Amino acid sequence: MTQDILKVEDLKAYYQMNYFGIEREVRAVDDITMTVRKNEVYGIAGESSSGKTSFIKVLAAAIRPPFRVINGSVKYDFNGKPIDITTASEAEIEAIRWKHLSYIMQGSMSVLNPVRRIGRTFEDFAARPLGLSGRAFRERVVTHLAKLKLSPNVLNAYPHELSGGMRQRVTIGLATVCHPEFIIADEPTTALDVVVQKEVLQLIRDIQKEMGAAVIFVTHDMSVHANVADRVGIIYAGRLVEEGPTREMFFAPKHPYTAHLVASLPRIGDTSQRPALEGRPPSLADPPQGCRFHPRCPLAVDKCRREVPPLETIGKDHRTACWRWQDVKPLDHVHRANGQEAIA
Ligand SMILES: Nc1ncnc2c1ncn2[C@@H]1O[C@H](COP(=O)(O)OP(=O)(O)OP(=O)(O)O)[C@@H](O)[C@H]1O
Repeated sequence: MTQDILKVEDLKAYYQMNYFGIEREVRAVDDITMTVRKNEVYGIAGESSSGKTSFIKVLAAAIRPPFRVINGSVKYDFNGKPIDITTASEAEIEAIRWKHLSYIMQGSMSVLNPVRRIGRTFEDFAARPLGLSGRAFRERVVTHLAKLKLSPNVLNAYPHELSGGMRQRVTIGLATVCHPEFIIADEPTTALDVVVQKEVLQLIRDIQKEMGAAVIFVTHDMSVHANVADRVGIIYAGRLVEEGPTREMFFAPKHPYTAHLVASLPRIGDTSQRPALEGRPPSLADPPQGCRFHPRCPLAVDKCRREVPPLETIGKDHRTACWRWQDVKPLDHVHRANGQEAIA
């Protein structure tokens, strides 16, 4: 039986700000319930400002004011040792960081100190969790770097001396050298060219398989999900609106927003007009009543404007939050071609 390594329940996390006495609340994560299984790669998609990074920050225990957890729990099960990171102390979180739970942040330069050689950064991150020093530590790092096709020379380099792809591989190396059970990656391939993107994705996948780790990663790029994820979750305006096995999400989406994301995937050589989605994502300081997608939804009816659709199970491992999921059209030719190309 597959076991859950992460269980998120009723999670709400808001940015609560006070500008000259005026309170402002941005509901970036608004009632998310989901799980990730051992050995699974779970992809999170959604457009800009939908709350993907905010959600990931809670999972990575990287919450800083004005961002706060308002409700719910985020429970990991590391080899039978449970921890709820919404209530854990700093010391408890420090004890799991890198060794059990690691985080590849957006933009590799932000974790690599520009004035420290890569070798030093490895020491800062990994020497203590691994309990190694001197030659033993260096050997462990060099062996790990070889898996990432990086020569030991990178340890003497400063970040600016490496290419973007190498820096990203170094970041993956940092996040995986301690063999964590759970890896969180936020836009791990954005800003890399297409060939390097593929390499980096394959590396994440290989390392995940070799270590038996679970991975949750964020990208707005659906074709990346098609290549890497076992399951995909779609976030819209702070909420999980659909979740399912990757193939099903591409070939039989059951939320109009997912259907739109799949239909708008670019395809090589295709110059046809893509169906545009009217409007913009709502402000998370003042989201619309009912279904948050209703102002842009081609299927919206009165009920959608009034009542929040629950995320209901509609098939094996498939959940959707749409009052009209049964009316989400079977794939038209655009979907099918995109799905096939993306999944191929
Ligand atoms: N430090 C902050 N203070 C206040 N609001 C913030 C902060 N960081 C993010 N937000 C707001 O939270 C909401 C969700 O942002 P978030 O970065 O999580 O979205 P995202 O889906 O990851 O977007 P992107 O793909 O652009 O990174 C947005 O409305 C954003 O303006």
